[in-house]
Amino acid sequence: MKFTKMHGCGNDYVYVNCFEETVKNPSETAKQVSDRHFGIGSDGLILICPSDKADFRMAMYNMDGSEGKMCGNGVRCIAKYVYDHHLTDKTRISLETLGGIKYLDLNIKDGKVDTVTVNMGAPILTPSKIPVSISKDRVINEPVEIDGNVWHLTCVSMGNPHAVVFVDDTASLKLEHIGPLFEKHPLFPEQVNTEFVHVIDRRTVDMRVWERGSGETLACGTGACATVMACILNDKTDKEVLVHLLGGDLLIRYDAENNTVFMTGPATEVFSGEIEL
Ligand SMILES: N[C@H](CCC[C@H](N)C(=O)O)C(=O)O
Repeated sequence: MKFTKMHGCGNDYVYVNCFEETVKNPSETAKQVSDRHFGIGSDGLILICPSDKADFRMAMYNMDGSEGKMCGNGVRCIAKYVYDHHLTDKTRISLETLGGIKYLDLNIKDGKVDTVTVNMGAPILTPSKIPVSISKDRVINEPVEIDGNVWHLTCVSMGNPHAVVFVDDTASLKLEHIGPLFEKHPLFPEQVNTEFVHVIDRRTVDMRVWERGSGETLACGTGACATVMACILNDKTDKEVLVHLLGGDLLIRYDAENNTVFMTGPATEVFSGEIEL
């Protein structure tokens, strides 16, 4: 199977061009290729597929083989792949995902995609649609006891489920301990991606993330969007925020008039190869 290794702010996936390749069992393949010792090493597997609803279609699988619905860093890398590898010459493309059709503006530098601005659509705040099992209109700053401490959760879906909590310092968090306790908490019937956020000022935050199905990643695009929505809902920031992640920075802007979140960030191709599965 031919593949291309790419990352968005260090959130790295194995990408397969399914216009040319066929992946029979993507869930098993995701587990195999993601292994950082016995495989290629990645946070998961992303398939670039034909679509009858958009220019392209994304199928995304976490490291554990579970299928994710949306991947912000992933859609930026797909945009880079399809332009740089001449599957399109358009600088605005549409991408079908399980989280809806996304529209991407490609920023070109020296003939290749440098950064991408993604219309991530509307944030979803209705608990039953996130889903989170709390019977309120919205889950904002909701106290929940986890691991003997009370955490204040703000829950947002960007096509995939997120729980955002605010902390004074992200560096000292023992994510490998607390992350899975959020991920698999019974409040989240489909598990959850959890963002731990330190607000620096009204335009800047830093964030670490424990992802459903992949553990701690160096960045999470949908998570950065959920984070900024949580900041706005808790009146901690303005509507345009620079999110510092372990692997890089993402610029998130919430257009309140149209209830739409925009994400701008880089996409990087590392290498291509072939693997016998
Ligand atoms: N890293 C991705 C999110 C993956 C979400 C996945 N872990 C799930 O929802 O199952 C991003 O950049 O948005």
